[in-house]
Amino acid sequence: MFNVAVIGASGYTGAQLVSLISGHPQMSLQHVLVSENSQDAGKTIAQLHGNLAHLTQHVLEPLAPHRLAELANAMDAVFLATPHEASHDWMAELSAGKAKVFDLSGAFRLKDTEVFAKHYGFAHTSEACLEQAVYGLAEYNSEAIKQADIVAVPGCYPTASLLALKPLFNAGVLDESVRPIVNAVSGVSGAGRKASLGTSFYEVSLQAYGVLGHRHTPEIESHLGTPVIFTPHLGNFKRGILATVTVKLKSGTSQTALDKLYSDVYGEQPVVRLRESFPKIDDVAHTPYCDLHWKVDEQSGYAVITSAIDNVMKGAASQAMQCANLALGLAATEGLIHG
Ligand SMILES: NC(=O)C1=CN([C@@H]2O[C@H](COP(=O)(O)OP(=O)(O)OC[C@H]3O[C@@H](n4cnc5c(N)ncnc54)[C@H](OP(=O)(O)O)[C@@H]3O)[C@@H](O)[C@H]2O)C=CC1
Ligand SMILES: CC(=O)N[C@@H](CCC(=O)OP(=O)(O)O)C(=O)O
Repeated sequence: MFNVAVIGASGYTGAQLVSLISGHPQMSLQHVLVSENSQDAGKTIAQLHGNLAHLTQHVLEPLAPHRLAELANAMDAVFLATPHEASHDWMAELSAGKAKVFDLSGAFRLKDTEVFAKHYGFAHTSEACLEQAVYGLAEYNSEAIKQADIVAVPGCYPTASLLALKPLFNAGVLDESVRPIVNAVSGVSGAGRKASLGTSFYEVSLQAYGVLGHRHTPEIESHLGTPVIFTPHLGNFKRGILATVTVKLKSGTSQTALDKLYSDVYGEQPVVRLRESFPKIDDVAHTPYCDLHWKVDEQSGYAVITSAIDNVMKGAASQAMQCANLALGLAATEGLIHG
């Protein structure tokens, strides 16, 4: 059994990880932690999350900085489901021992520190860890993830967007004079568990935000290889992301060509489902899947692809688990797909 800890275990993605680890045949959950002065320290996961009411044995521990080295040396894997700043500050110490570290925050996804500072609002000073970090898009980087000590688990919108766009970019079928356009709608769990006016029940409707400036734009662009126009929207539902991606294809690219391309790239990938119609968010909510469907207008040369994921699962916790499985020498979907 692999010994595992989750830091930030009381939050949405942390609690999802606790649930996944509890059902994992080869992982043993040793510690669930929150910040040093958290009001939830001493409570059980069961007290905080009704859907985990059966997990009464996991008591949230406050994470004092002196415990980082102990975790680094005693654990096989540590998941950081924490704010970007905490992940940034703790990575060097946490990754200095035997534990492999899987960071769900955005702290180690952008290699360019100037772009990072502009979008995250603080300077990146953990250069060695940043250099070491492997981007955990499991369907593309599996060989590097297997060898990695630090994995930067992709953001939710970039996961949905990149899984739709990378087959097209990599095959060279995009018309480079027209930027891909990604319009994506997320449920409110994407904003985390802390109460805020913007995510309160009465306030949330359907609205674009972060227009032409969201931090996931450089993440998508740097891991795709070309600029995009990305517009996120907040929707009045709990979980899931639906990304609608519009692209201009190189002249003569047919529907049949895209059908073959997606099937060649993802036919053997257990977590990506190529659908025969446009997916709904409910098809993927609470699952580790990314569902894709596409249609080409051969006259105009435009194509529309939709990509649906659960932001808390494939957009965070289950993708982190895919990465941990790979890094620990297990099958990528261990503990994720049953039957
Ligand atoms: N929600 C989503 O869909 C996605 C989230 N992410 C990223 O994953 C990370 C976690 O997100 P999410 O679960 O939504 O966030 P939440 O706000 O729901 O949870 C954050 C967790 O971190 C804990 N925490 C906060 N500060 C510290 C600290 N200094 N030390 C230790 N623990 C701390 C919180 O508990 P307490 O404050 O009580 O200590 C809580 O357990 C974030 O970086 C987020 O950007 C990535 C992809 C998708
Ligand atoms: C609905 C909502 O607010 N979503 C979050 C993205 C969640 C995510 O993927 O987070 P990180 O990249 O920060 O890890 C946002 O737009 O900030």
